[in-house]
Amino acid sequence: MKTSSTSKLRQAADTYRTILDALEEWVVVVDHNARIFFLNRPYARFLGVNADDVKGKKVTDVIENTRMHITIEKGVAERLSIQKIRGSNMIASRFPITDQGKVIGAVGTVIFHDTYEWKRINSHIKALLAEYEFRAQDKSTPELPTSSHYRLADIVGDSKAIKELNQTITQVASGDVTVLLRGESGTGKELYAHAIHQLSERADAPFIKVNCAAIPENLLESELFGYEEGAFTGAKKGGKAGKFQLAHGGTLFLDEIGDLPLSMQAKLLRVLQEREVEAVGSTSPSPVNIRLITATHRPLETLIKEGTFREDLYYRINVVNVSLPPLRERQEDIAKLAEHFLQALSRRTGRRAPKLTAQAMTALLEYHWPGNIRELENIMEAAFFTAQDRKIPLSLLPSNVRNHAQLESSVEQSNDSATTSVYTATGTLKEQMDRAEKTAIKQALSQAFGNRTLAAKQLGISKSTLYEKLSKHQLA
Ligand SMILES: Nc1ncnc2c1ncn2[C@@H]1O[C@H](COP(=O)(O)OP(=O)(O)OP(=O)(O)O)[C@@H](O)[C@H]1O
Repeated sequence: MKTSSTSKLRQAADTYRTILDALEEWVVVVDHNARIFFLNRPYARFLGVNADDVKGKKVTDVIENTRMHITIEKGVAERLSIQKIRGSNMIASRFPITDQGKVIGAVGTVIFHDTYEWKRINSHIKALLAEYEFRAQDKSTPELPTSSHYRLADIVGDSKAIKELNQTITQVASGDVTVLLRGESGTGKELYAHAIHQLSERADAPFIKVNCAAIPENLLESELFGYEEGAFTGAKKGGKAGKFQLAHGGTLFLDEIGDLPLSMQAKLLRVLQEREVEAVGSTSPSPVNIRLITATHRPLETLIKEGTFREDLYYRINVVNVSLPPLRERQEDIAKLAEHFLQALSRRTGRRAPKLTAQAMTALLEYHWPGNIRELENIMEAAFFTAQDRKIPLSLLPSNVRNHAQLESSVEQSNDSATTSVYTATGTLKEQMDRAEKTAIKQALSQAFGNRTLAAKQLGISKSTLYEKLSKHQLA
């Protein structure tokens, strides 16, 4: 029996070797004794072994932290579990291979080579889904006006910057003033566009979003202004309403306005001036009543100088300018946002939310967040699904966040050692004390997950003293 099961596996492995070697996924096949039968070349390369040499070796001697022998023993599949190999957290799955009800071997795959890659692919899949939905919506007829899902209450954060921002948008929401939202990618511009709509008198009317950067240039005009039946080859019977018509009575949100091609800028300007749109192929314009909100992460003033953005359009859209601060400038919101995303995932999946360790939280606080809140959201999502024992340790964070934290802490340590070893001309007693105070405050905050009341208690100072020190050390 053993010999025949062995030869079956050998035959299968030989036949599929070429195919399996071409995969990006890493594959290992073991026999019923948990000895390696097949290892694909990408996996062998990563392990630093020769695929042929390890044949017949115990899998536990070749692959660190493997559980293939347990899969054989129990005959139970394990999907998407974390396996630490050569210092990285991989995402691995293991399946028993059975023949007439008997386990004759097992196949293991490593599909993501670290948790960061998982996050990246997850974002990629989300982007593909968004594109698919865009195309599907384009085909569906009639098109349904979308509505706004967010309200001011969905905006997390109580930093001074966020409080001021919330006050501003509450003031500008009522009335039909045109708003230009500016800020780096992922700072929440779309969220705020929804909130402004929700707070306005148009809250019950449609909220229509157009991502100017996502629509191919040749489709933009018909997407924005619609088309008449027979306007061009492939035009739908009965024509199609544009986003302007769909937003009639409500709010039109033009995201990534800085990416609008010049030809469309001229047409948009005309619509905003005339307050009427003309569908492609139509000869009679129809009036539109919309509130316009636009957003961009691009420096419009530079684009004007370069001649890629029209100055007259700029003045038309820039009536009220709201700037969203990058996440690194409102560090005190990080803990709250991280917790918010973990709790949201917990509600969505029915799983209990894992907790960030103090070290992981410190890394989040010290990271510079080029992708802002969206980056934090993605990292929390990856950590949520890969956490074990309901904990998110530093090792589960992507290497860029970890490395940054390590770099910061080594800078800090070298500063600290400078203060404790020799007295230097630059290190007066006051400077040394200041540095020590700043480190103590940062540590207390990270241990208290950003909760200032707790941090103040731990430091034995009043909350108002903590606030003074936060602003003195520019930690607020
Ligand atoms: N203050 C906040 N509270 C809770 N979630 C937030 C907050 N700000 C942003 N988010 C979330 O972060 C993600 C990114 O926000 P959003 O899409 O609004 O950013 P953006 O500035 O429009 O990005 P882009 O310029 O790339 O389009 C979204 O999932 C959003 O819900």
